Amino acid sequence: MPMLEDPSQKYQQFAAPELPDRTWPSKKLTKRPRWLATDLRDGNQALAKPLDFDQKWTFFQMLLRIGFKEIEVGFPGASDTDFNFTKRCVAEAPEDVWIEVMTPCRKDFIRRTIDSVTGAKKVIISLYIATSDNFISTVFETTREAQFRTAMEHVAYLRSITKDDPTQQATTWNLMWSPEAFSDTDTTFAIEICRAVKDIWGPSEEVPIILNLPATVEMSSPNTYADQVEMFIRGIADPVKACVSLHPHNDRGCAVAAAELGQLAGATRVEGCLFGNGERTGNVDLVTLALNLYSQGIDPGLDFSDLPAIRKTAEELTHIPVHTRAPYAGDSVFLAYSGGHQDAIRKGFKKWNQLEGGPRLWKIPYIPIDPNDIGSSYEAVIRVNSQSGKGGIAWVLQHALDLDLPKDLLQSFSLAVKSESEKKGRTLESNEITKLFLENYHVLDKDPRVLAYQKTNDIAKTLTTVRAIVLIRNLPREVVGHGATPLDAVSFSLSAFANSRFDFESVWGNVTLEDGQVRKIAVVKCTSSSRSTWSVKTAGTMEEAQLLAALSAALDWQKDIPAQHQRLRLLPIVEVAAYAG
Ligand SMILES: CC(=O)SCCNC(=O)CCNC(=O)[C@H](O)C(C)(C)COP(=O)(O)OP(=O)(O)OC[C@H]1O[C@@H](n2cnc3c(N)ncnc32)[C@H](O)[C@@H]1OP(=O)(O)O
Ligand SMILES: CC(C)C(=O)C(=O)O
Repeated sequence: MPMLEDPSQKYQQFAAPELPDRTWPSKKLTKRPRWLATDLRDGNQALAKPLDFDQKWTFFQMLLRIGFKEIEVGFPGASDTDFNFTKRCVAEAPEDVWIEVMTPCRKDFIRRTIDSVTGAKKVIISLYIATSDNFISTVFETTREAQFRTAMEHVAYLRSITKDDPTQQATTWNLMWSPEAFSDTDTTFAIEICRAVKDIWGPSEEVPIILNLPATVEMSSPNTYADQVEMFIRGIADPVKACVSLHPHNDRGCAVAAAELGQLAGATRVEGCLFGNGERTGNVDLVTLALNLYSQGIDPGLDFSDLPAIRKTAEELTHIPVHTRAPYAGDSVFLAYSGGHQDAIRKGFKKWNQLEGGPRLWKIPYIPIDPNDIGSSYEAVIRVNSQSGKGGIAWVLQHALDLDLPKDLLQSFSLAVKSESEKKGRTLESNEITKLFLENYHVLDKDPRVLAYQKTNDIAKTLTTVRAIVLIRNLPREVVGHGATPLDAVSFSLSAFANSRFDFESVWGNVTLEDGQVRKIAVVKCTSSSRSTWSVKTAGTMEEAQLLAALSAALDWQKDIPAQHQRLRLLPIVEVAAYAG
């Protein structure tokens, strides 16, 4: 069937409640919410192959390490695995961690659920019933009134076998009550049923009841969900004994926004899963929510310092790969391929690395948080392909060779990189770019025109003398010069090539050769009479590498002006041999 020409024949616009005096749009997120991880319940019930006992335990321990203090461990009525697993969590969870377990409004299920958590220090019983008119009529085939009565009856039963039971006093009990499909529920009915539940449960200031507002199915844009939440909180009007919690699903792809706007609207607790696992399009992604806060300077209270390891474990257990563009965790999220992005990132890092003292505020263009903070590396930030420019290449060579290449050399080298990437039809790895650079500029080749060279210093080491025999038009000629540095000396010696002086500019770094040897690498630009040439050479010392590169660059410079080399002394063969020997 094709898509409908008039979709309104099948789909209706969501009937949003009216809240013209809403206050949430002018609020800001300034603190973290209470987090609940429901990976082992809502996440688990959405897996083709639910986690077994050991897998749940591995996941549970990871959630503890991340820092969750409220963890929904399962649906003990659903299976023996969940029942037994809950018992283990009860026995071994740290004292400051609340174990949450879910049960529908069915007495046999509530009883078995309580049996699974008997002896626990702190437990949240998550009890729910659908309150949306659609669910009430379609799923339960009943009325709001009947659903209301069922809710009250089961909350009263739960209370009688938990906090009112003299044998259960070793446990701190809390109730989380969810009007299921709150997102699709008449908000006034949600308020009515939640107020009544709260009255029956009788929360205290120390342990406020959790009123959880599930967007069981995300029905509207996040601003509407925020209106519903703000309206609900006004209706409950008890911030002391009621904690309003959010449980957004992601059907419209807006769960993160819904959770953030819902907090602006006054909710102080959020339920979700790592990497947004969960029914259909998933629960809200807690990694994204937490790191969004972090990137605004707010401590989320969850530790994602080693996000790649957390991701690996979650992927292995759930068999659900994290999308390459998933915020913060995806493989591509700190990667730039395009020239403009790479250039900005490189400049950003350069500036940031130069900042000293005081807080170093993160302002790297295109990179919202420091990849290092969550276990990613800077090296992975830039990848080079045919969309890349010199900025990206500069980044790669800077990291591979410790070499801050000048702009004009980069410009010309970037053409070679582009064409190589196009030829291969893919991204070039850092080692391929480095190799291409070394080959393109014959960096590792000895210049056959430089037959011999010597560098000597006077006793005071203030004057360097360079003597070299170079082949010009197949004839050996001598260049001799003095200067404060080897480059000055070469410049002086070669002034015979041109009517004006030779100027050398140089940068240097380190190169690790295939055999593991580390050598200095020098890039020298030779300029005279407004014309420039480049050479790149390696040697054991920086000065020697500079000297070799300067000689090669100068020889390249002069090759188009034959007359001038004749000013250099021509050496007889014997002298060449003695010199070189
Ligand atoms: C939005 C959520 O995520 S809610 C949590 C959902 N999670 C799960 O369902 C995972 C675990 N579930 C299970 O193992 C099973 O569904 C069980 C054991 C709970 C129940 O199994 P069954 O008795 O076979 O029922 P079934 O799976 O068909 O569930 C539907 C029944 O539960 C009823 N039901 C649904 N929600 C609730 C509720 N909150 N309270 C009471 N009954 C409910 C339905 O009306 C339906 O009743 P009916 O059989 O009289 O028509
Ligand atoms: C019942 C609640 C907590 C839920 O999982 C949902 O509605 O999605």
